[in-house]
Amino acid sequence: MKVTIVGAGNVGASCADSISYRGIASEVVLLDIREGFAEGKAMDISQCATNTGFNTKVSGVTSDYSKTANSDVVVITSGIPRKPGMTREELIGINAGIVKTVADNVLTHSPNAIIVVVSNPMDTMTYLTLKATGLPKNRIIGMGGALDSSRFRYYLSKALDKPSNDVSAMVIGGHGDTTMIPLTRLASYNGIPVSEFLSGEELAKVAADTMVGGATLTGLLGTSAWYAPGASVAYLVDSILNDQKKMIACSVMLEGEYGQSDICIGVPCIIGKNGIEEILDIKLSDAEKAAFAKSADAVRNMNADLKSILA
Ligand SMILES: NC(=O)C1=CN([C@@H]2O[C@H](COP(=O)(O)OP(=O)(O)OC[C@H]3O[C@@H](n4cnc5c(N)ncnc54)[C@H](O)[C@@H]3O)[C@@H](O)[C@H]2O)C=CC1
Ligand SMILES: O=C([O-])CC(=O)C(=O)O
Repeated sequence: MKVTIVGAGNVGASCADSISYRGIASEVVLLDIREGFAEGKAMDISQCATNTGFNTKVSGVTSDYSKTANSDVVVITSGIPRKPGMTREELIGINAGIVKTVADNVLTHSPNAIIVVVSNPMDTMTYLTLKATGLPKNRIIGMGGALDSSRFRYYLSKALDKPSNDVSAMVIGGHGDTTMIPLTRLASYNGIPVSEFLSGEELAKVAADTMVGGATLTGLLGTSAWYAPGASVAYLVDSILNDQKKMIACSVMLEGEYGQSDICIGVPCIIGKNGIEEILDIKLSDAEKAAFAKSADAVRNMNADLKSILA
């Protein structure tokens, strides 16, 4: 199975590293516009093979889409990341043009690929990719919820002082500092509601920390995060290529689910060889419903900025 990753920067290279290291694909191609950069990242990752024991063929190319031909999955990470103090939404002006051009190029050589959109603002870039390519909605998946849910589990595990892997929790809604919805009511520690162990105040802090998880890292690193984003993409790609049918929160086009239409936003999905195989329209509380409607309004406002590029 072949995976192309467009953008060999921090996130793209981390995706390639994670996918190779875990043996998820037989071939990974990194593509970037910076001369020699993807080639260098691919060579560095390939030289891990003997010490970590993987056999994935990793190559890098500068702008040569012919080398990406017949990819099963294409991950779009090209575009600029935010700097401390910025929101993801501020990236739209530059990233929309990049993502649209990349999606067109990718499809010319891999007409059957499933596309995973990572570039920010991710929900709007997912919507753009869907509208610009006209592909069926099961083949365009926005990655954000997998990462936000892993951060939610991290903050819960810290508050509980228990391992993250014993914590189950999900974030839905937009992939933005104010649009994420950590589903605290449904979070559990090995099946026991976390509210058995943590106070309302502690849970509210966990949710607030989760929502600004990306901004916190951007403040610490000077640019946005890459290890957990790369691992989250690999988790998603694994579920596609190995038809695992995992339930993962992804940004997907809604057609009536959660009372929304004509919008890509994070909801629980079953991910398998056909991409988005099912959208789980779970019952939300009144407060969660209100938060979801508010989050969708904000994402829809952002999508309105795509008018000229989609005209
Ligand atoms: N959805 C999510 O959960 C996450 C999204 N992101 C987003 O991912 C994007 C990438 O972030 P980083 O890797 O940290 O940035 P980066 O700056 O390290 O890498 C971006 C790469 O894209 C390349 N690029 C730019 N235009 C291109 C084009 N037209 N074709 C091919 N390559 C092109 C650049 O040369 C650069 O190497 C950002 O928009 C960031 O906000 C980052 C983390 C998580
Ligand atoms: O915070 C950012 O800008 C990058 C991102 O989407 C994340 O790490 O969640």
